[in-house]
Amino acid sequence: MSLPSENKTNVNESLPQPNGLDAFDIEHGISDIETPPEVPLSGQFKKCFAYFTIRYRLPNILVSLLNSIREDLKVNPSNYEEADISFVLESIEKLKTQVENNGRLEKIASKAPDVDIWNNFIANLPENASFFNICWLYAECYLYRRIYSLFEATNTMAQYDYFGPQKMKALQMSDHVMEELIQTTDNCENTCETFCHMLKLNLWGNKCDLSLSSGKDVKPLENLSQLIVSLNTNILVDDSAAIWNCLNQQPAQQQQVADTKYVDLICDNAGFELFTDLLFGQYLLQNALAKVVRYHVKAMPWFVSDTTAQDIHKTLKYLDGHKSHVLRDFGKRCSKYFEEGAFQIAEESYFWTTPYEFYRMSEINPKLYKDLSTSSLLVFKGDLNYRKLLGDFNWNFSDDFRKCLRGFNPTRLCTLRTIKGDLLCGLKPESVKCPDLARQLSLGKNDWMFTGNYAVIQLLL
Ligand SMILES: O=P(O)(O)OC[C@@]1(O)O[C@H](CO)[C@@H](O)[C@@H]1O
Repeated sequence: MSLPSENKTNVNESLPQPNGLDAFDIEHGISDIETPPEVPLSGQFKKCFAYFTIRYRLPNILVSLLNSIREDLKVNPSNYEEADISFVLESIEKLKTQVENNGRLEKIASKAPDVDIWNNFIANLPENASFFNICWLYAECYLYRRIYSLFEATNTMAQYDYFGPQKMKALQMSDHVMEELIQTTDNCENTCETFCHMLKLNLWGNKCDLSLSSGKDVKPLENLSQLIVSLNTNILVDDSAAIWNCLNQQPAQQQQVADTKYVDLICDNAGFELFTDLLFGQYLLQNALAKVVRYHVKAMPWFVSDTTAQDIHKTLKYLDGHKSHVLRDFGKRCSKYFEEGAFQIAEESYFWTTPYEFYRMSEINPKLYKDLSTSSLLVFKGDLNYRKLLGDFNWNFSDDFRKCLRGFNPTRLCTLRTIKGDLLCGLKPESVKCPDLARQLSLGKNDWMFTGNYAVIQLLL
């Protein structure tokens, strides 16, 4: 492992990890086993990261949220009604208790356009559906949708970006590394080597994730540009050269209509990762690998640090007004790309914040599927998008990426994911170059999957 130790995400050290079953587990029918092969990941299996997440991480995320809201409202006095503030704080406490007691999933109360999709989804789950007994993906998405519904129910706080302060802090902590990357990647040419370098900077940007750290501050890797080569052994599947080849050729079905060459980034985290998305977008434009880069963002605050449209605006404003001329110039350039339409925020879609796996997209949101099919390449960023591509299912590690996508293939697509959950496919054990990991794999251990220290870059043509 070549990651500097101060940058490792010590998720497992900060929280208790009891062995064997405790009273809670027995009451809720939890088994003290790994997820069996070819079943959905869920909190039913104590050795699945889902259990650890629901039992410890989600309550901690809610505590961090309560602290962050209290702090923010103290520092930035607002016009929010006192009654609304009390309501959201109390409701988040109640939600925490509900998670901690493995509560049943209630219907979502909301006026937003996704409410029927959500409530139909919930209605189709087994009657006793609760946080620990349903698929991890569903339980976790449900929690974030419930949080949003609490704010929606108020008179004055519906627009409040309750994860905003945590995201802004993460961006501010990245100044130094952002400057370094802008300077070291200035005017990179269109060669396979530089493309792979840019792609990998973008990949490792995904290590910075406030959901994995339970809302605690995360700093990007220092000297990332220099680390990229040594980090190659941590990339377990690396299709980056094939991605470069594919971007240098237009897909057959688009050759007649292809005045505009779109590359679509299905974004993940705001803060440092979003910065790397912009940097990668600039590289694509400067080298004519895309005419337009479309950024797909979440329609509501999501998984703590996920990017919303507001985050893009705030990031541009932050960079644009920065005292460092390097960051300021970059911010101005990106703002101009947006003004000219070379960068675009894709049309808002609530699909990204449904619990649906992507193979269901063509049925649930055919318009989005069709829009995505106009792209030269879809880049799915991060762990949650990977979970939705594979459907939070315990595939065999060696299963083919195409098989695991279950027919989802609107156009060519790739995934840039640092591994933060116990699911994976497309792995050839002989291509694992890292001795420590090879040993863990041979012992059937999966702790390495929760750290973000390993990654995959996978392509589907
Ligand atoms: O999508 P991201 O930001 O890369 O990761 C999201 C994430 O932190 O949330 C999930 C658990 O809460 C994990 O699977 C994953 O690590």
